[in-house]
Parts: sequence; structure tokens; C-alpha cells
Amino acid sequence: MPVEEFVAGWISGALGLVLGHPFDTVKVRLQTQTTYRGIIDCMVKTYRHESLLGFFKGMSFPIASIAVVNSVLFGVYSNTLLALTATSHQERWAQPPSYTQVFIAGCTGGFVQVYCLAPFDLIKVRLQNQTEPRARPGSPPPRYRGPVHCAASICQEEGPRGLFRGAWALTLRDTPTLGIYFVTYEWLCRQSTPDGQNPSSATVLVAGGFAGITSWAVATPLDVIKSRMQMAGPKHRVYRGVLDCMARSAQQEGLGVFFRGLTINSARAFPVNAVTFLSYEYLLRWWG
Ligand SMILES: CN(C)C(=N)NCCC[C@H](N)C(=O)O
Repeated sequence: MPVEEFVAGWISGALGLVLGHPFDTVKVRLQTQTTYRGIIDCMVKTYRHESLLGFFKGMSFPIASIAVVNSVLFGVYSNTLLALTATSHQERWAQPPSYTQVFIAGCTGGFVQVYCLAPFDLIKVRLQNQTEPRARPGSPPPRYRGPVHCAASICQEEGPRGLFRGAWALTLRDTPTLGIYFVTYEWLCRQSTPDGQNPSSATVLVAGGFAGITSWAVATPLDVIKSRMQMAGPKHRVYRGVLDCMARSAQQEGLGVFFRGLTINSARAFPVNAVTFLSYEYLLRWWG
């Protein structure tokens, strides 16, 4: 099993993550809180109350976890393609796999990475939703003091299974959308690259960016549901399941609720995934 695909997945994921985290914080707050009038209002309020640091809340854990999550995603994707087509990454532009094979490999990578991503994503969402400024004398301390305290509190209050709250919604979000993600990337690269050649850097950047936008656009409705289910701990509103959360959200806030965070998700997706794919391709070519 080629391990360089796992390492390239990790480094490229980390670069994309740092670039996209401020967008991600705004998105999570818009999806789960009703106090903001829109993206700009959320950005202004976050900056006023919490300074620039507010945008980077909850980032340390994803940085640590991206090592596992992105390397599992890209590693499983690439190794599934290898099993389906018997061609390595280096041979893949000369003997391209079919789109069905790319879709199956993407869905497999998406499905497997969910079980690494779920606890980290839950902790990130809980920390991003704490709007209190960092501890000031006299002000009440935030509920979670940091990622480790957050994980420990969840285990204590909700049991270890609490760390997987929202994992089913995450599976429904990520399995098909990661198939779409890799198919879009491959299709765009092949459209603008002569047969048998490696795509140029500009092509990889644009194809990676649009793969991110397309997959996130499709993923947004389940992303909203996933974030709400993750916030619904034992002390908050509790949903009976994904369908109950969908029905109650739509009843209370209208169908528009499923598109909350769509603009910010797309704005974040382009740079994050352009950088992720560019660094992934280059690391593999460099090691190849
Ligand atoms: C629609 N979905 C869930 C995805 N396209 N997932 C792949 C994510 C890649 C990158 N770390 C990101 O956060 O955009």
C-alpha cells in the first residue's frame, strides 16, 4: 500500500485547513445560532467581542486531526482506485480511470474518514460556538476551556458515545459528496489537459477549487443538520434523529434553513481545496 499518498494527504489538508478556518467559524455560527443577520454581521460581531482570535477558535484540534482525517481520505481514495484499476498515482493521467471508478473510490474514502473525523469535528463545532471572549477577570468562564477539556466534559456528561453525536448525519453528508468531489476534480482536469499529460498547476488549482465548491454546495443541507445535531447535547434541544432534525428545522425556520452557510461554505471551499489539491499533486510528483 503506497504510504506517500497518506502523507501527501495530511500535509495538503493542513495547508488548506489553516486558510479556511476563519470562514469555517463564521459558517458554523450562522448555521447554529440565530443572533446574526448575515455573514458580515457575524464577522463584525466576532471581531468586536473576541478579536481576530475568535475566528481561529477550535483550530488546534482540527490541525492535529487533519493528519489522520485527510490522509485517510486521500490514502483510501487512492488505494481504492489502485485496487479497482491497477494503476498507481503516477500512471493515472496516462491511463485514466472511469468516472464510475473515481466516484466509488471517492465515496469509499469519504465513508472511511467519517469515523476519524466525527469526534474532532464535534469538538471543533462546540468550541466554535462559544462566543465568550477569552477568560477575563470577573466574567463567567466559557463552558469548555479547550479541546481536551471539551472532549473530557463530553465523555463525562454524555458518555464516550457522545463524541460521535452527529456521526450519522456526517456519514450521509460525506459519503456521496466526496464521490462528487473527486469526479469534479478529475473531470475539470481532463477537460483542460491534453490526453496522457499531467495537468498544469493552474488547472489543478482551478479544478481543486471548483471540486470544493461543487461538493460543498451539495453538502450544505446535511452540513446544517450535522452541526445542529452536534450542538444538541443532553442539555440543549434534543432531536430524535436526522429526519426529526430536518423536519423541525424546516418547520421552525422555513426551507431556507438548509442553505444556511452556503455562500460562506463556497467562499471557503475554493481556496482551501485549490491549495489542498495543488500541494497533494506536487508532493506526489516530487516523491514519484
Ligand atoms: C463536501 N465535503 C465534505 C468535502 N469536500 N470534503 C473534503 C474536504 C476537503 C477540505 N478539507 C475541506 O474542508 O473543504
